[in-house]
Amino acid sequence: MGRVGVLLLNLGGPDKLEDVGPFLYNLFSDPEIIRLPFRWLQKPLAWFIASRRTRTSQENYKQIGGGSPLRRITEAQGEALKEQLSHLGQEANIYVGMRYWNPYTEEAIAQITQDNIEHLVILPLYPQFSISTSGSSFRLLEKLWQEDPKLQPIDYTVIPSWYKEPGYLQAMAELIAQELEQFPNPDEVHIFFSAHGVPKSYVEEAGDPYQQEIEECTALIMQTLNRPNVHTLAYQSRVGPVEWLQPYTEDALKELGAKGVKDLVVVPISFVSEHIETLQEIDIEYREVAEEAGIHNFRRVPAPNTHPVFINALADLVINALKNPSFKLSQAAQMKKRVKMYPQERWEWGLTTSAEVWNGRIAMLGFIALIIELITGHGFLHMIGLLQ
Ligand SMILES: C=CC1=C(C)c2cc3[nH]c(cc4nc(cc5[nH]c(cc1n2)c(C)c5CCC(=O)O)C(CCC(=O)O)=C4C)c(C)c3C=C
Ligand SMILES: [Fe+2]
Ligand SMILES: [Fe+2]
Repeated sequence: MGRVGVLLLNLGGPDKLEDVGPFLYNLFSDPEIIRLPFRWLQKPLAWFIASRRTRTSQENYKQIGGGSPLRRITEAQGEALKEQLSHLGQEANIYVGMRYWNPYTEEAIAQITQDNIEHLVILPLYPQFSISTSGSSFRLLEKLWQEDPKLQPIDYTVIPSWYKEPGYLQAMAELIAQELEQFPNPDEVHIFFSAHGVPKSYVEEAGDPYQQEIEECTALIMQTLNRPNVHTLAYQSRVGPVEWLQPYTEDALKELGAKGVKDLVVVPISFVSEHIETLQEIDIEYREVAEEAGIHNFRRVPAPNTHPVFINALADLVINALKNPSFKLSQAAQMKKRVKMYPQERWEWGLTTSAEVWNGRIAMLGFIALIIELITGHGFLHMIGLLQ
């Protein structure tokens, strides 16, 4: 086999406080993150939302040392993976491609062509697929592949999601068991799975398999753990005015507190590194909510990071993918037709004269009204000089 490369995909996070604004702008410029009926609205709205959110977001990053640890942890995972692959007799170069910050996916791809990689495994560091995460990265790669003839000869394979991988489930079960042992009565502890949320319309309209994969993953981890504990699944980190997957973490914690739960351990499951939503949102914000609700013993399970059992699982995934290449980018971006269509494509339906035309128009009017309210309510038109 010729030169082998592994491309690890991740979201990226601001390294320092000055990066927060431009990072948020990149994130909200992604049509996979904010769905708009008109393309031309994307950049102005991204700028608007990013500038409104920067201050709050900076305050949160300040509480975790002034930046995201994501780059450092992802690079450490890459080094550990390289070493484990080498142990298994597979030499490989590892590349990190972030979606919204350094090192960008485009840079990783440039390096991959420079290194003359012949076989490439594309491995997102999200166990479950979502249009907003892995899907967005696959879309970007698909575009790079279409544009760059130098990428054509690379024999690549994509791993769309891998939440069933036994080594990953084992690592999660070990991390949970370790945390349970810190309580006086480990069997009495409530296990609280907190997944990153997505807008409900992603699942119900665009066919995002994310919720189903999260639910299945939770059940598989509980099975692997094989303990009598009661568990709950809820969704965190909602942003913006639309409805997201429910129950929301905050509400679920309050409800459990009211029911008299005193001992609770939170398990973050949509991400495999520590980041702002574990270190700040769970450890600081949700801890406060829980304590106020009477949950006195509140602990959190660490993210897998470079846990050896987890790294072995990643190595197994890579080796299997090299043996049985399965997915191409176009398939992975659509998740083999399980994702029926992308949200923007849904919006385009509203512009045709199909049977859904009125639904589409009414939805669009509502959306435009919302945008106008947002904009005028906060002086956007003043800012761009259209109004005095
Ligand atoms: C599987 C994980 C994630 C999903 C699904 C996801 C969807 C999603 N996120 C936003 C908006 C924001 N996300 C932000 C940060 C962020 N998101 C994830 C993971 C998922 N997002 C991670 C790991 C991070 C943090 C990176 C880090 O710096 O450590 C942010 C910025 C932070 C903030 O201001 O709160 C925003 C905003 C949407 C809208 C969305 C689904 C549509
Ligand atoms: Fe996010
Ligand atoms: Fe988030």
